[in-house]
Amino acid sequence: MTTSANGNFVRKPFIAGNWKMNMDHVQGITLLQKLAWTLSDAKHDYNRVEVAVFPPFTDLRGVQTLVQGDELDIVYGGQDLSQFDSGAYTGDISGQFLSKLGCSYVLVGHSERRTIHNESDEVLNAKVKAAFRHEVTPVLCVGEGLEIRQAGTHVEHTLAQLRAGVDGLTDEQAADLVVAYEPVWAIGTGEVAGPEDAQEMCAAIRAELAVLFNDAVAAKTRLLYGGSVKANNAAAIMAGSDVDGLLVGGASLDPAEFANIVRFESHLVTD
Ligand SMILES: O=C(CO)COP(=O)(O)O
Repeated sequence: MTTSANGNFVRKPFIAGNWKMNMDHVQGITLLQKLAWTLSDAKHDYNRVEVAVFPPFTDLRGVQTLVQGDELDIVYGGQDLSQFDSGAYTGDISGQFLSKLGCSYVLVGHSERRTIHNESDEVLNAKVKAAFRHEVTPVLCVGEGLEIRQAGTHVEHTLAQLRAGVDGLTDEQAADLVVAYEPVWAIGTGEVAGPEDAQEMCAAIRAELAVLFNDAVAAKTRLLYGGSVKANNAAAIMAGSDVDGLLVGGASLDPAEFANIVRFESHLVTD
């Protein structure tokens, strides 16, 4: 199976922008509006390539209002959620609240949550389950740091994170799940894992899902790559047969650049 401009993807490509802790609620609306206009001018077909943004929590109500009011096809999600549903958890956000705000997705276990907030595999597994409980699709982030990459144990390390994250899921949930491979050494550094590295890991993740669940599940789960993705490398990374999408940080804050990443297929034609 090869990717091509004819759209013979097995799974629907998914291009997501993680805004991280950037864009207040006013700036966020402007960014989303510009993105929607740029994609509309380019006649982007959302049925071909799904587009998602992950704004800070404080932006979500505004994003919902804009998406509903302008009938945008862009979907959105939270950058984290609590493993609990409600109660005395100061500062945390329930999946229930995200669901109520129309979030389709939620990031779980981004490397910045794992490292800065010390989120363990057990907690992240509980967050994945919490997301499903509230009918928000989790995007489980996995990936190795530089030392592990240099030691050559990156596949093992990443698959261990995957196994812990998906523990106890049903086949149906595993098929719906999105997994994002983000090598920590490639995040915000300008270092991009080569397209072959992205494909190698995504193939390993898919093979592991087949073992943990079954082939039909593994064939459905969408796998993303993230780490210094730009418009000029998006098409090459997406050419990997197991790579179904991109999780974009810095470049998603520039609407023109992000729109060009969304339109990676047009680069396949012209490059
Ligand atoms: O962490 C990322 C997306 O979640 C990647 O960030 P950059 O695209 O800025 O490297």
